[in-house]
Amino acid sequence: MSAPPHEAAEPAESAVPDGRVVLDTGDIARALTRIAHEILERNKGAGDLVLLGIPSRGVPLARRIAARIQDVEGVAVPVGALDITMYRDDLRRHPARSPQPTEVPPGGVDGKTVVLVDDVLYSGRTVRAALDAMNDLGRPDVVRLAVLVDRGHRELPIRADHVGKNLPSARTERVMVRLDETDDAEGVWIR
Ligand SMILES: O=P(O)(O)OC[C@H]1O[C@H](OP(=O)(O)OP(=O)(O)O)[C@H](O)[C@@H]1O
Ligand SMILES: O=c1cc[nH]c(=O)[nH]1
Repeated sequence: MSAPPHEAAEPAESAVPDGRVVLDTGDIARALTRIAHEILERNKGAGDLVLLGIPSRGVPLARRIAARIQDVEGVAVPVGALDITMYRDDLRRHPARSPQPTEVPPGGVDGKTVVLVDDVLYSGRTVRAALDAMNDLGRPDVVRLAVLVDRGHRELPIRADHVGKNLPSARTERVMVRLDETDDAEGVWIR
């Protein structure tokens, strides 16, 4: 089956990007460990906690954070995935490309503390879409946001509760995250 035109035009995403390295493998590991501890501290433990990853790379990041929480607390925190594609307000600029389907975390989200997890926070439009998408799953008591990189330039009143790295950037720059689970490389680059 041939790829839709927008996919054919995109460069391969899995290769090591050109640009300046801002986080290497060790930096990512340490940032995720810190975020896991912050989440536990803020939630006073792992009770009623749910992690919801935003595809594509938010999902493996959510799984890595859950693994760290399990190491610290001995509790398996439910992890799910939230397909936000059809909730975007800029769908034309972000054409739907093989979205990962929503995976409802075991036990659902009703009455839970949900931590949304994504790799990059930029305009905030992805997170806004995620909040809409989550309405279809249920009504959490609390929703928080964890991101590996906050590069600024918000277009909506959205902020992250847990940030791996605040990365000042120009709008003209691009931040590229690569993870072993989804790519042939691991790190964060800016160009
Ligand atoms: O705050 P925003 O302006 O919405 O930008 C952040 C989003 O952009 C990237 O996703 P992208 O749409 O490139 O898809 P990907 O996760 O599959 O790379 C990134 O993974 C975030 O989800
Ligand atoms: O630079 C950017 C902007 C949005 N999303 C990314 O992954 N990188």
